[in-house]
Order: sequence, then C-alpha cells, then structure tokens
Amino acid sequence: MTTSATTAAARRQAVLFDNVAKSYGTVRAVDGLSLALHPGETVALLGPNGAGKSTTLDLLLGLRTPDSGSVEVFGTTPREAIVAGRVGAMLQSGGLMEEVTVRELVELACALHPRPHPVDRVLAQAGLTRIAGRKVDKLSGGQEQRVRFALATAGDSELIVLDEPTTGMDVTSRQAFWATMREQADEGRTVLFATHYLEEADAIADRVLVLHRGRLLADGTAAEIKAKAGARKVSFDLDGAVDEARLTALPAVNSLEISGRTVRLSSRDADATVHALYALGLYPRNLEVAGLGLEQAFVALTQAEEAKAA
Ligand SMILES: Nc1ncnc2c1ncn2[C@@H]1O[C@H](COP(=O)(O)OP(=O)(O)OP(=O)(O)O)[C@@H](O)[C@H]1O
Repeated sequence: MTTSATTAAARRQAVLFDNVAKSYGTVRAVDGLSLALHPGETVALLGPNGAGKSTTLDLLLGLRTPDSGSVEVFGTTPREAIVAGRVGAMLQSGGLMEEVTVRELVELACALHPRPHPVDRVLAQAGLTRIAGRKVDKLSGGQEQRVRFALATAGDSELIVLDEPTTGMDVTSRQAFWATMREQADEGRTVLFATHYLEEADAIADRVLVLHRGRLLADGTAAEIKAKAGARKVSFDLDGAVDEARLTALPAVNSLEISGRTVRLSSRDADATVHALYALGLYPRNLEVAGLGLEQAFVALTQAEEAKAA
C-alpha cells in the first residue's frame, strides 16, 4: 500500500495498532500487537492478570509511547484525537478531584469538552442525579465508578475506552451501566472495554480480543472464541464404583471433576471420550455434551498457551 492509501485506510479505522511493542525494563508488556477497531464496534479486551490490557489502553490514549510500531486513532495520533474530543476514557487508576461535588466535577468535564452534552443529561445517564450535590471524596467505590463513567461520556466522543468499568459496582448498577453503554454503541460510537467479567464480554461485545503476554491470542465473536477453544463439556452419572484413574486416562480429557456418582469433564474430542467410555464397559446415564462458556474457553485457551511456553 502507498503511504497515502495507508493513511486513508487508517482514517476509516477508529483505532489502528501496527506491530506495537512496549516494555517496562525487562518486562515486555505489549509484544508486537497489531489490531484494527472499526467504527461502531463494541469490543471487549480480555486477558489474565499482567497480559498487557492496561498498557494497551494507555498506549491507545497516548499516556504511554510505544517503543516501536505505531498507534493511530481516527487516522491521527492519540493525543490529537483526544484534544479534538473524539475519545472519552474511564480508567482504573487516578484519583478523582477532592473537595468538589459530583455536579461540579461533571460541569468541569463538560466545560473542557469541545462538544459537551448537557450536564443534567450526563448526570442522569450515569445514575448520579440523586447524589449530584455530594462531595466526590465521600462516595462509595461503585459511585466513584459511575462518576468516572460520567467523565468519559461528558461530550460527544466517537470512541469510548473503559478499563474494568464495573469493578466495585453492585448487580443493579452494573446492569444499568451496560444498558447505558448499549445506548452509546447504538448511537454509532466505538466502545472498547477491558474486563475480568467474562459474562459481560459474552453479553455485550460484538467482538472479543484475548491478550496473552502482550500478544493477541484470539480475535473474534464470543461464539468464535468458544469454538477456537475447541473443547466440550461432558457430564454423566455412573452406576457402581467411580474409578477416577480410568476416567482420567480417557482420551482427550483436559480436566475431570467427580461429585458422588456424577462425572463432569472437559474434552478436546467429546466423541472420542464418549466412545472410549463405552469401550471400557461403562454405561453413562444422563449423558450431556455441551459447548464451553466464554469463561471456560478463555481458561482453556490461555492454559494451552501457558503449556506451550513452559
Ligand atoms: N509501570 C510499570 N512498571 C513496570 N512494570 C509494569 C508497569 N506497568 C505494568 N507493568 C508490567 O507489565 C505487564 C503488563 O501489565 P498490564 O497492567 O498492562 O496488564 P493487565 O492485563 O492490565 O493486568 P491486570 O489484569 O492485572 O490489570 C505486567 O507484567 C506488569 O507487571
């Protein structure tokens, strides 16, 4: 591609990482990461602790500079995109300003945004109207998270970046939060969120990115990630004595759990496992074979990668 064609392609992407690397001393936090986020997508960023999620978001927001490779946001540098008000962010770290009320802080965020939303609307959307007069340093952890969300949505930004946004929120706040986020996505915004709650990624995201040791391990819909993990859950009941050693030796078994006469296992090849079960002369009752949930798929994928690295 020519340089002008590359730039034109970058403008059509909300975010473009091209072979980005970032180390802290000897720790390679992001290791040759390339990815493109398209306008209007809701994308979940998953990965075990230390996988490089926060560093990736920091690079995307221009808070850190890559050692090599490039990061573009709407075809410009992250800083230019942020100054233009095209990006709203909700980060884990960083205290909120003290000695001001929730309303005053939201007013300030709106005043600083080139295309602000009305303050009352921002407060209402974040579920803060009732506590708008309260001092920010008197809030609970979940309420603080809602203030951070209000700051991220103070203006008409095209990309919203959220680092573990629902940590500390109760179930009701979490549901309300995601309903609001859905509205933001339905209005055509690109939403990128890092999370450890895999059920949220499964329910909310159009696309799931799995990071592992600073690299992209999987990229697709939640259904595609589950299929990539390739494993199936098999459960059944056995009459008579349950011989754990024989069951563990069945082909393609990743993990096994026995509870009374009920056996639950995860298998890379459910057909082979079940055939071998019959070949042993065992007759499973209540046999069920099901796909993995996103959480189990995530564990299977990251464990397989750890095993390769060992
Ligand atoms: N400022 C820093 N100095 C040194 N090492 C760092 C720094 N920030 C992150 N790291 C290291 O870089 C790696 C990636 O960290 P990062 O915070 O990006 O991961 P993460 O996926 O967000 O983790 P978590 O899920 O635990 O929040 C880790 O090994 C971490 O210890």
